[in-house]
Amino acid sequence: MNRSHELFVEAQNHLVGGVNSAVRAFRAVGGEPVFIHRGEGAWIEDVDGRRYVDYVLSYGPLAVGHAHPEVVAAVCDAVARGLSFGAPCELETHLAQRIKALFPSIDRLRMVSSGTEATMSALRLARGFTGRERIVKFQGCYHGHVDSLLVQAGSGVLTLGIPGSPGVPSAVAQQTITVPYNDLAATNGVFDQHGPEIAAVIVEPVAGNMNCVPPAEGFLSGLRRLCDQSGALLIFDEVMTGFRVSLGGAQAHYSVTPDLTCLGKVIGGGMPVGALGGRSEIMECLAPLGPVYQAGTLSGNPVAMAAGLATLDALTRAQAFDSAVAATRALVAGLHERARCAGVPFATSQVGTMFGLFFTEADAVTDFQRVSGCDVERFRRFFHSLLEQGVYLAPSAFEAGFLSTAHDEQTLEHTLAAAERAFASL
Ligand SMILES: Cc1ncc(COP(=O)(O)O)c(C=O)c1O
Ligand SMILES: N[C@H](C=O)CCC(=O)O
Repeated sequence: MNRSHELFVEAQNHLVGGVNSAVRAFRAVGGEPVFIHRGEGAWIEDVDGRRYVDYVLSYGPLAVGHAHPEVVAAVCDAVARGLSFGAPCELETHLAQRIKALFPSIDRLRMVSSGTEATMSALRLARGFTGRERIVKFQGCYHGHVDSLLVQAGSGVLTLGIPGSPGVPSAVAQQTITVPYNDLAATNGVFDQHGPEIAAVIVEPVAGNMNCVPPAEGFLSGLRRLCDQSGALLIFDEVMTGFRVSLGGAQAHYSVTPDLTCLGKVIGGGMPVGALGGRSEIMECLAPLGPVYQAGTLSGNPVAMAAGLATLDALTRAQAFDSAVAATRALVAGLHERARCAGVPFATSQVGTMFGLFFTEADAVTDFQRVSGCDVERFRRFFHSLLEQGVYLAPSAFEAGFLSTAHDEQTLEHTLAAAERAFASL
């Protein structure tokens, strides 16, 4: 018996499955979730006092690590002045200015309270702007639990093997056309058939919800071209990739400009935030300037804005982001080397501060089909071995991993030593 177990037993009496987000439940790896008591820098500590190097970072938001002193101070300062006003506050404009400086494709933003709200509102806006209804999405991409985007989705939908989208009206699901990720020819075919009906293509420009799968050369620019030719909007869901693939997101890294960008995670520094942004002519279709309705009681929440601003301040300070990228590269190279020495078939991916680990014979994994073919059982054993040794990965073979500016040499050494033992035991 340990405290995590006791808490999980009790939680299951009150919360569905004992959790408030499906991926946390350890269903795919077996065993029970550890309950986290506190975090500091790159480390988290569970309720039984065990410490772990954290590569989940709340699924991405904590780009400068847990409880960064400047973020904590900014949040405390904001809290002391009131938690929410339902009226404009100056910090909303500051965060918008900060985001715009790094994302030149964005003229105007709307803050919301989650990534799901951002993608949901972006779709409504795209439909309102174009007067069209159909949406193109890619297999294995996850854009939050928006009805029309749960079709062939990644993340928990993939982890738990949920087949389609129970609860989503078929009329809604039919408006979504899914295409294999990185398959430009198939996307072309969809546009040949349905071009004039397509309101938007939404894509994770680096797929981070079916493990971590970078875009193939020419894929994103090909999507841009197809959207331009047909009048559809290109939506980059940068909820995960924003401030991770590069400080200007995937759009800066791959030099492809979307019409709309969805953000979340890092811009809230661990508080519930999302945003959508894009060119003025599109964004100004939103209420109160235009007819497409969008609203939120807690949108632009001052505490969340303060956390986001302090996070971006710390992340954009000289060398901070570049060092975190270098650490991510070193981690992935180190893992690769240890797998090779242990004779374990293994591939990796890395873009910015995101990474993926694949138990596969293939050299690289480029789409949903290949991700689905990876050895999930081996991942399960690797995951538990690392957990026992104080390294926390996402409890699923279909989630990306993340580093922060707080991951230093010591955390990497600890991780690689644990990984060496884990590979040897597989
Ligand atoms: C790419 C992407 N889009 C959207 C979302 C939805 O964000 P949230 O969980 O904040 O609703 C997520 C994560 O869940 C995500 O990874
Ligand atoms: N993969 C998801 C988002 O990125 C994980 C977060 C969640 O759904 O709890």
